[in-house]
Amino acid sequence: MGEQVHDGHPARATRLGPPWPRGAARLGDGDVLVGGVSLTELAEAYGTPVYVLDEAEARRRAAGYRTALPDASVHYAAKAFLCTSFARWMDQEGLGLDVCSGNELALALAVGFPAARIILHGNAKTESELLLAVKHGVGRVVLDSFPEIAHLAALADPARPQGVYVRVVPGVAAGHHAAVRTGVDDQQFGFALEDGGALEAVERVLDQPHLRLDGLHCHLGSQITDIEPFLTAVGRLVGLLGRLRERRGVTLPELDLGGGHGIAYRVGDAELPPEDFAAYVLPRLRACCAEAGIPVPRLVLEPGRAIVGPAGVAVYRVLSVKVAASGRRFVAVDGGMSDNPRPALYGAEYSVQLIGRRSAALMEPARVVGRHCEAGDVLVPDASLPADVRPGDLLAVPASGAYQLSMASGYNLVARPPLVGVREGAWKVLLRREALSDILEREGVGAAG
Ligand SMILES: Cc1ncc(COP(=O)(O)O)c(C=O)c1O
Ligand SMILES: N[C@@H](CCCC[NH3+])C(=O)O
Repeated sequence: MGEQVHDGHPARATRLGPPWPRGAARLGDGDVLVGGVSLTELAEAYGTPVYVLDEAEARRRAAGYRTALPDASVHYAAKAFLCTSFARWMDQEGLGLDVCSGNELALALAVGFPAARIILHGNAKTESELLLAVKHGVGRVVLDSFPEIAHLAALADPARPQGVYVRVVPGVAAGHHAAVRTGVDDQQFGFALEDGGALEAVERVLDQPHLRLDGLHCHLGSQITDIEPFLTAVGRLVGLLGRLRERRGVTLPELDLGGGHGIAYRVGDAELPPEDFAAYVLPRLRACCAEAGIPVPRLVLEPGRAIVGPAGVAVYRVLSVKVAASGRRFVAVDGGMSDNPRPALYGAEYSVQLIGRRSAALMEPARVVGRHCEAGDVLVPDASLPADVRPGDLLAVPASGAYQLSMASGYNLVARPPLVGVREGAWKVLLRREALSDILEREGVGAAG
C-alpha cells in the first residue's frame, strides 16, 4: 500500500456530502481527499483517467444493509463492479454475491468466496456456466426459461439437489431508463405472472427431483428511488406464494426482490436506503403473508449500485477547451464513453468538479465531453465549471463506482483505466491500467519499442 501524510490545510478543509463518499474533504488548495488520500497525488502517480475506490465507504454501505435488515440475506450484485479485492470485502462484511456469468463466478471462487452464498443469474446461461455452478455447489441458480429448468435438472447432482429460484416478472415498471426495467412484460427476463408462465415454471420445477425450489425472485429495474414499486411487487409475489400453497401444499422459504436501489449522483438527488426496506417492505411482506395465510419467507436482496456506486470517484485531465460556433463551451477530458458509457446509453446525469487548484473565476456553463470519435461522447452535458478551466486541469466525477469500469470498453483502443483502492490515508492499485501489450497480446503480437 502507498501511504501519505497530507500536508494540505486541514483547517480550511470542507467536508463534502453526497454524492461524495463519506469523509471526503476539499482542502484549501483545491485538492480533494477521498479515504484520506489526495486525488491530485493519485492522478500524478498513476496518470489519468484514474478511478478511485473508497474501501470504507463500500464496506460501510454493505454493513448498513446487514444492520438495517439483520434477518435478510443480502447479496452484492457483482455486475455493478467486481474484482478480487471487492469480492473479499463483501465476503468479510458477511454478504453473499449475485453473479451473472461464468467468469464472475470463477473470479469469486478463485478468492474462496463461499459458493453456498452465491446466486447465479442470467437469461441465457451456457451449459458450462450451469455445470460450474453445480460442480462448486452454488447456493441458488435463478431459473429464467422453460428449457433451462429441464437443462439444469439434467446437469444437477442427484445426491445434492440444486437450490433454485424462479424469476418472476411481476408487471411492475420501475427504474431510471427503459433499458433497465426488467419488472415488466415484453423483455427477455423471467416468467410473467400475467399469462400464468410463472405458475407453470414453478410447477415444472417442483416436478424435478434434482432441483430444490427455495423461493421466487424478481428484479424490477435499476436506480429506483421510490419504495412503492417494491411494495407492489411484494403483494403480487406473495399472491403467487399463496396460490402455490393452495395448489401444491408447498411453502417456499425465501423471497428475493433483486436489487435496483437508487443512489445520489448529484447534490440533492434522492436515494433508496436499506432502512426503507426495513420500514416499509418488511411490514408489507408480513401483512401480505398474514392475509394469504402463509409463513413469512426470508427476504433476499441483491443491491449492486447502492454499495459500490458512491464509493467510486473518476478523475480526468482536461485536454482541450473550445467554444463552438453555437457559443457552447466544450471541455474535453482524457476519458469518456469507454470508461463511462452511462450518459451515452441512458442519458445518466452526473456532477463534476474542478480539483487540484483553487479558481476565483466565475462559474459558467460547460459541456464536459470525452475523447472518443463521436458527438455523443458527452459525460456531463450541462456542467458548471470555473470560466478559467484549461488544459492540464483535473476534473473529478463522484458516484462513479457502479456500471462504469464494469461496462468499460476498449473503444478507440483507449486503455481501460486503473482502479486505486483508498483507506485511511493509504492506497493500493486494485487494477492496473490496461497496457498496449495487453491489447497486442490478444493477437499474439509483441509491442514495438
Ligand atoms: C437480477 C439482478 N439483480 C440485481 C441487480 C443489481 O441492480 P442494482 O445495481 O441496480 O442494485 C441487477 C441489475 O439491475 C439485476 O439484473
Ligand atoms: N447498467 C445499468 C444498470 C443495469 C443493471 C443490471 N441489471 C445502469 O448503469 O444503470
